[in-house]
Amino acid sequence: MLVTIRPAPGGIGGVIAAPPSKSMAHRAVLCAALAVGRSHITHLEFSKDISATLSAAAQLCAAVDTGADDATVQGLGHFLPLTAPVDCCESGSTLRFLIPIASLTGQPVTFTGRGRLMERPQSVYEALYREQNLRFEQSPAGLTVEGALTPGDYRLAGNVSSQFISGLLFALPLLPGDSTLHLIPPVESRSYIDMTRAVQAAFGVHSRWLDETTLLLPGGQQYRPCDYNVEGDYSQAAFPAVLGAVCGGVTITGLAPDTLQGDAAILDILRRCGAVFTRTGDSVTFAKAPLHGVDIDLADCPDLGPVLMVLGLLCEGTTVIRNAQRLRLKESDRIAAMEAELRACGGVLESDGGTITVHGCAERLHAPAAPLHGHNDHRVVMSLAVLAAAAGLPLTVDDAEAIQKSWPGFFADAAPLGVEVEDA
Ligand SMILES: O=C(O)C1=C[C@@H](OP(=O)(O)O)[C@@H](O)[C@H](O)C1
Ligand SMILES: C=C(OP(=O)(O)O)C(=O)O
Repeated sequence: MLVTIRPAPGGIGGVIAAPPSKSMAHRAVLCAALAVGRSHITHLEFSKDISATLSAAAQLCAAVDTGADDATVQGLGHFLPLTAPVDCCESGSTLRFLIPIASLTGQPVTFTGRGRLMERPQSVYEALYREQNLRFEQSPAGLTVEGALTPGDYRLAGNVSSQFISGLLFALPLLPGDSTLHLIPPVESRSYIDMTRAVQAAFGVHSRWLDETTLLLPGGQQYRPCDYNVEGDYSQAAFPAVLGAVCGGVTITGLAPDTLQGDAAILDILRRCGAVFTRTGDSVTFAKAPLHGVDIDLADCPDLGPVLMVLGLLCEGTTVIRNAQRLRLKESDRIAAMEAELRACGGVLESDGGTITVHGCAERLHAPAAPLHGHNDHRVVMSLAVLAAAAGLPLTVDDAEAIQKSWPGFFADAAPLGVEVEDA
């Protein structure tokens, strides 16, 4: 889908609600599916990723009944015989959270995916499965695992993806013995590990840090059903937040002040850049202010990367984004994708491995003659939409349907802010 995005003639300003947290919703659905009994999950958005997790839960071990923005998930207490592969669509979370759960089912489980999913690394699991002599077969067509994981000591890299650690956290406590995860430092996306633990705790499953890199997962635990309300999503709120910091007049609702989401760091980052905003309860309101570049560590908040690259172009001076290497392993190589598209608009930026340097150049930016590419990546498309609206450029972008992966209502929700989107 090719769209042209531009600010409305009346300019930018208005109120937008943060959509439900995708990361928390994945976790709540899986914990509910593993519990025996009925859980009610409220404040859900049926993005492609969350729909993939709900379908997989229904295929594996739960009866799922969806409403307009909620779902009842009835964990059955046993795994169902599988007659078809589990389709994870393009969701890395769905696939990596489910692999260890599949090993509890006592049957071979094949996962399929789309887009770049099957090219994203699974090496951390592959090594663990090989150590335990379990089947782990990956090809571009799919990934099959078979055999039961055993409780015990696991050593795994802490910096490829926290989703491997979350996956083990979901499954290992259901085994009869205790397990220990020894994470090889550096441990990145740590907040996502703690988010998994917090959602599990709401469903009655507990683990604890023994030290900075060691997690103890007591065995013999059971998930208990729970009514769970999903928080607003700071990763998504980052898009209107950057727009608000640049243009002013934007209020974002539904942002819990007391959150485990690492991407809440967007507010601290913007404040350091000079952004002016006030918080009233769950709402944050931005006023227009001059912004300057800062040094940003992305190790714990990788999903902020693309929109922070846009922010850097609109700040005075230089923005340096460090520890961003994992951006290369997402729905696209987000560093290369954003560099290409921002340069096409006159942006000045460079990268060296995991370090991105962005030079403030608001006055040089222009709308290119040819359409920009969305790289089939929701965060690339949404970041380019923020650039169009914040810099006042009519930008034509392809692959706009990629927003369905995480925020299907993004364009409709951004319209009241003065972000105009039309088919090109
Ligand atoms: O656990 C999660 O919900 C996520 C973890 C992060 O991945 P990595 O730990 O692979 O960086 C993040 O990028 C992803 O969008 C969601
Ligand atoms: C990388 C993302 O998700 P996942 O890893 O679950 O595909 C994302 O939402 O940006």
